[in-house]
Amino acid sequence: MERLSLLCSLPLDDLLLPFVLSLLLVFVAKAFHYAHSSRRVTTLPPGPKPLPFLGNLHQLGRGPLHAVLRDLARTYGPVCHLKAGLITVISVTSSEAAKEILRAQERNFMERPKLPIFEMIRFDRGSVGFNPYGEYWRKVRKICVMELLSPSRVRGFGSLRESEISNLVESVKRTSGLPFDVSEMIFSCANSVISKATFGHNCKRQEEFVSAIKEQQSLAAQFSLPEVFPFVYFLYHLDGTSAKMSHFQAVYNDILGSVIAERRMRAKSLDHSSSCEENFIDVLLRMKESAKTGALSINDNTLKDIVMDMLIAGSDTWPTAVEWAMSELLKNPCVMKKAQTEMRDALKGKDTVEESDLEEFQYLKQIVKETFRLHPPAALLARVPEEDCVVHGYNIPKGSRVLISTWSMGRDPNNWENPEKFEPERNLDSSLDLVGNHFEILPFGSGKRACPGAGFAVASIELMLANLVYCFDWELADGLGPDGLDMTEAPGMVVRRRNPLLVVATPHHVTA
Ligand code: HEM
Repeated sequence: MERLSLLCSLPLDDLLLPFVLSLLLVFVAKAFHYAHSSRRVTTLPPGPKPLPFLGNLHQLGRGPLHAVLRDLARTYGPVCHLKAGLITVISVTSSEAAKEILRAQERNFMERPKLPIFEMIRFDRGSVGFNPYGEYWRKVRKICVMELLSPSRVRGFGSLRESEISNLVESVKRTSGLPFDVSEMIFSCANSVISKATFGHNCKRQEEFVSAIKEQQSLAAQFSLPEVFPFVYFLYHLDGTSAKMSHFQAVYNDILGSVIAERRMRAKSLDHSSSCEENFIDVLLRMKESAKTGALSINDNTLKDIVMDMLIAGSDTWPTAVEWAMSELLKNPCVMKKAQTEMRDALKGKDTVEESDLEEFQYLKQIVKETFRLHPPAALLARVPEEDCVVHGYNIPKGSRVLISTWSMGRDPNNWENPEKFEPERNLDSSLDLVGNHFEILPFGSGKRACPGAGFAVASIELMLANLVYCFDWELADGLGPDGLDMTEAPGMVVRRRNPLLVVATPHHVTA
């Protein structure tokens, strides 16, 4: 009794530390148990074929996860069983197994894993990317596919792309033959395109918004214990993650709130006959007002969630592809030369490449495809089976995290000759498309949950790459030869170069 009253008289701060320490102790003991029992314990029921269990992810070597998984597959086969903390991870690296999951058993694999960092910035019920498969997801997805990212909307953004990319060309010209970081310029231009497609041209706080997204993305890319040990979720509160996320959400809320109010006022004062100048927020507001949302009631918070999806999914992904394409062209000067000849012969007298020119440039399109084969920005697709099932002869438990490696499929010698070689010519007579019909190359995923932004992305990549290649002659900075270019990848949800691409650009003088 005496001890109890003593305890009650202690200030709360004095109790907090021992409490947290004892929780941490429990956690460390559990983690230790998992790390050391991993090679003995497999939680999977015995399947038609024994599924190789390879231990805990953290024990499996260094480097980006997709590369580690591909190396394991070389020894243990295309479907492997691992653990990440408490989570059962199934790694899938062959096109056949991916096809079975994404096509034959698609309905069972429609879920994505829940990522706490993204849950924390939700305004309402969330949007497309991380929502569970169901009625709500179907309705929001329909809005994305039919309205925001439809082929006609993507074409409507053509003049925005042309004007932002012509600013990029001017910025490169201003480097006046001095070395510079082209990665930074590519990403900054891409951020401008996606923010203007979302907010319109007049958002004064666009840069603040983009930098909050960047910071949030880099936090999301870091390993966090609660993601794999959900019982230590409280660590997010202790290490400041929750506070940071609340801060980001407040920034997004403030900026989106004022843009929505401004666009609402503007829409009232305009007639709606022309929709080609509409940005994503305008489209959603118009649908909301005219109740055209397919029985989905959109409030301002739903609208913010949808817009956040566009900004997050559309800001890092496509410039990453341009960055890798430029790296491969600098590493393969003959390919660069051939692409320049194709464009310069056709466009004699023009200063820049316009969208309407792109159809002619078949070699450029093959370069883009080859870049997606070797460097899919989303190297791993993550899906969660709702029911126990058998894939490729192996039992896969419901609720596990299935990682499908698009990166491995693009480099699989069973699918490609000389897979590590950048060779756009291999695609000239090939019927493989990029939108999920062929499992040898799968940059945008496949099926009902495939990327709805593929059209927007490819149009943007082709135009940016065409202008960079057409308007300049390129060399690596510091006199580095093509063989000296470091192609190391950084870890992360979107796989970028580890180091920025440093170059020298000489403007190509157009002869009419
Ligand atoms: C090169 C650029 C891009 C790549 C490589 C890419 C790749 C992907 C991949 C692999 C997925 C998951 C597919 C699956 O699980 O089968 C995805 C989903 C998604 N992407 Fe993209 N994406 C790109 C650009 C964009 C853009 C520009 C937008 C929008 C402006 C966008 C919006 C989305 C959305 C909303 C989803 C979630 C779809 C759902 O869960 O139903 N993406 N993307």
